[in-house]
Amino acid sequence: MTATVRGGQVPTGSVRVSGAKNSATRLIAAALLTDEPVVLGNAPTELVDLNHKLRFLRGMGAVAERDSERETVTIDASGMETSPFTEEQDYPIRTTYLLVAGQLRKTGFARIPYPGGCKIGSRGYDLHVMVWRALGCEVEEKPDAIEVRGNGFKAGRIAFPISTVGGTENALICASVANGTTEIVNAYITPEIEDLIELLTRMGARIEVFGNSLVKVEGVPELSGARMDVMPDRIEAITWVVVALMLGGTIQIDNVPFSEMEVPLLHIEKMGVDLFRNSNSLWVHPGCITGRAVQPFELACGTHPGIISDMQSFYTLMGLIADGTSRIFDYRYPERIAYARELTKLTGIDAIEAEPGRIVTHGRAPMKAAELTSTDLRGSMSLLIGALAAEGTSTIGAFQMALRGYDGLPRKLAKLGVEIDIRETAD
Ligand SMILES: CC(=O)N[C@H]1[C@@H](OP(=O)(O)OP(=O)(O)OC[C@H]2O[C@@H](n3ccc(=O)[nH]c3=O)[C@H](O)[C@@H]2O)O[C@H](CO)[C@@H](O)[C@@H]1O
Ligand SMILES: C=C(OP(=O)(O)O)C(=O)O
Repeated sequence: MTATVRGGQVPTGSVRVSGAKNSATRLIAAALLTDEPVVLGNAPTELVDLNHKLRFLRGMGAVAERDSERETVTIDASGMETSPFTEEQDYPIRTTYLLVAGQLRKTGFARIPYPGGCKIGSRGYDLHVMVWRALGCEVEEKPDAIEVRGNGFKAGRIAFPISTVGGTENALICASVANGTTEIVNAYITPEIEDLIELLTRMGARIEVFGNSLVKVEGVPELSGARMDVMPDRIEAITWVVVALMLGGTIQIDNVPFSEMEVPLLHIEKMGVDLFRNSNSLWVHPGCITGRAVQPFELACGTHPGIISDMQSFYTLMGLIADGTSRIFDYRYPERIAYARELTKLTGIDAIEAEPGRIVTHGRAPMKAAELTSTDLRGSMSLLIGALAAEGTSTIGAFQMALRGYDGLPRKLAKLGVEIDIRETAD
């Protein structure tokens, strides 16, 4: 898929942040733990990743319906069989491992494709194998699939050596239906994981969080149906802030999850940007930049409540409009720099230095159109913003990567008066 993007377009109007990709795609997996319907509101129904997962669920015999007008997704796993996955099926999503619990619950056997997702450096899955084994299952790593066998899950103790989003999610989902009480040590509780805990709790799971990293889960054999709204996407919200600042646009951003993104917004404010807000919305316009330009900055991506790695590329863009040299460090995914090298096709090589774990920008270089290739989801979105800021018409290959994580992107851009042409191509 290739996007053709005319630079110099100035977005104006309002945009509503959709339900979070990194919550909704997890909640759908949790919905497989019951034979009653689970209804998610504020669901990002046009999101490519979400639709891949719904396709996977349907392949297993579950009912997975979406209603784009009402922004709902309904899952009914009562008719679910196991195990649909064959090598010919293509599920290019990261969180395949979260589908094990739902399958195992039905027949004691689960077969899932290896986790996919963005190629942003090493992304192991050994901690998931550890979770299944700690809960009494046998795990086999076949050439094209992971197979898990077990007569349900038996409670255990799971101690994570690092902060892991996926591991914590998997442990919570499996432990919710395990026989007995599971202790999860060094759990990593992000806002999206709080969403997952909320849904599981509404389904009848007994989950207790002590401090910010110890979780006890008393397993319940029969969970029930539930209804819940997906939290708004904090990464999307930051993206629109940067779209407005970089392109000189005037945008009202609605449905902003302020309390989940205080630190990322604080960093923007420290750059000399006054953000106007009420309880749900932000207004960003050229007058928000208090001085002659955005001030240069230094920051490190890390764990929540800080700036998470998925937001990194948008701070690189802020560096490109800052008045001087800025530095961004990311040791979680040091290889997440390929997009920054791609951005130099717009800025010239002197404007961005990218080496593993560290990006240095020298701001305010003139930007000229180029032929670009997406390297990862957030990187693809940052290429789009860069191309809109550049003089001339750029193309962005593999643009399907951006659509993986931005619900209704072409529609939202059109509403802001920004036209991009997206065509199917061979990539
Ligand atoms: C803690 C963290 O920053 N997590 C990020 C990670 O989540 P994601 O859930 O993909 O990854 P985890 O949080 O589980 O993993 C964090 C790190 O641990 C390693 N690991 C993970 C699981 C495993 O079984 N073995 C293993 O070695 C990974 O290679 C990675 O370097 O990428 C997502 C997509 O960019 C981000 O939204 C998350 O914020
Ligand atoms: C890298 C991301 O997603 P995934 O883990 O699905 O690849 C992301 O959301 O930026």
